[in-house]
Amino acid sequence: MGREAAMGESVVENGTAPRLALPPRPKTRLGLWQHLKATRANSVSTWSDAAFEMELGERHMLWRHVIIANAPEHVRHVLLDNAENYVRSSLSRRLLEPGLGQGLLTTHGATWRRQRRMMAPAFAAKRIADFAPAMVEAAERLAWDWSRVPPSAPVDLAEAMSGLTLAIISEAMFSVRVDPEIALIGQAVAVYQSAIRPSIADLIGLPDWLPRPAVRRAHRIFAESDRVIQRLIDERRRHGGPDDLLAMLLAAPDGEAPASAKEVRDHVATIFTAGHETTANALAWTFYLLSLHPAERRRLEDELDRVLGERAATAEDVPNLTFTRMVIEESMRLYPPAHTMSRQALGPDRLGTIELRKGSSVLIVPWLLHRHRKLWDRPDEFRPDRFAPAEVAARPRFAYIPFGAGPHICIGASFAMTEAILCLATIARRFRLTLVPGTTVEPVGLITLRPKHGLPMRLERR
Ligand code: HEM
Repeated sequence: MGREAAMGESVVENGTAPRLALPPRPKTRLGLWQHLKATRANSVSTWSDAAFEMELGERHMLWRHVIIANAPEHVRHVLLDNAENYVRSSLSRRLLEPGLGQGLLTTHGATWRRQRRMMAPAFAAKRIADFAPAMVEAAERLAWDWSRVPPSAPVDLAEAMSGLTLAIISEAMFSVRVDPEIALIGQAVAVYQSAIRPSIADLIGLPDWLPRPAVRRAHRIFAESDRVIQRLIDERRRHGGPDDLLAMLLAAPDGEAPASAKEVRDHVATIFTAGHETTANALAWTFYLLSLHPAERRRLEDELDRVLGERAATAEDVPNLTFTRMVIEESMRLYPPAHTMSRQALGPDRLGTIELRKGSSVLIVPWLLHRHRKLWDRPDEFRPDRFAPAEVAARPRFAYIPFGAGPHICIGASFAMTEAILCLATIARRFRLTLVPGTTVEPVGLITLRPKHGLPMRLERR
């Protein structure tokens, strides 16, 4: 089936908006086999032009009934108003459970509610300021390393952002700098994320009792990192320690038994997985967009000069870095790190004209919704001003959902926004980053949306 050439190369054309990197787009509807293959390789490459205008889509994939909810009212219905009728799909459970076990991303019902209650205080907006110094220090350390890179030598920004957010989540979790042992946890999570492509069996929904090589593979990937986590748990139980995320996971909520070592391990793996590559990708895409939009980059630098001057950022600066926040929000509109969410109906329901039955799947795809032709003016252009308060208030709330919505809304949303704002501010205050000319950039949707070939960038000191 014919596919258009990728608009991979980003071109700055004088006077017109630069063309931004897009994945290949099918010109005609893909057959089942082609669709499954394309989903495995890059799930955002399966959507045709028509998908960016539809409100509801429906597919029958052998025995699977799949609905695409692509209008704010349908998204609201599934994620919020009738959320009790939906659980995360068995596909995402099949992908995540072998490595992450029983954590917030894989459980539902009473177990999920208990876990969410236990973790909510640690991620509450008022606690996030406690993590801010570690966020800024990690970004300052990276800037210091970069100050010794010769201007002619490009850095891989995607890799650098991944290292940065790993350092931050490690410090928030264990109150230690990344050492070679802690790095093993990050490596395991990264390897797992690249390794867990859905198999064709996963995509067509074969029964769970069929043998799954993914389970054995996951155990191998996490073997060493699990030993490190176990040692950190044992040490902390014996000697106590600071009030970090690990302390929160080990503390028993009132009247409840403390979590077992296996439960704590699953939560650690879940938080590292959910909270590391997502923010790294948000930052990497943000620098990519700024590199193509010098005027917006100048506005950002002006704000940083005005609010911070020569000093390092702190948590108190975050509310004043309004344009910095708008830049990140617009970047997550165009390149949402969590590009697709899936749900499975527990019982019958109706979306518009479509009847859902027990077991029907619903896809909610920020990649489509955030570029929807009827919701956004010039949807493929980078315009941070869309996130000025008046414009936000004029839009349906469920048109923009980088952190999801409803009961499963990202528990780390405040953490991630604070982290992204402080890291962007710290780096952009010191460096101007430019994409190496001629670079082909292609978004690839696996678990998160990342630049397929990395992002080579040149650094210029400000
Ligand atoms: C820019 C960064 C991030 C983005 C775009 C993002 C996005 C999301 C989205 C869309 C969901 C909802 C998934 C669904 O409904 O199926 C989610 C859930 C979750 N996120 Fe994030 N996330 C980010 C950062 C973080 C961070 C920093 C953490 C932790 C430190 C985190 C932890 C979680 C957890 C544990 C869940 C599951 C919540 C639940 O089901 O109760 N995320 N995230």
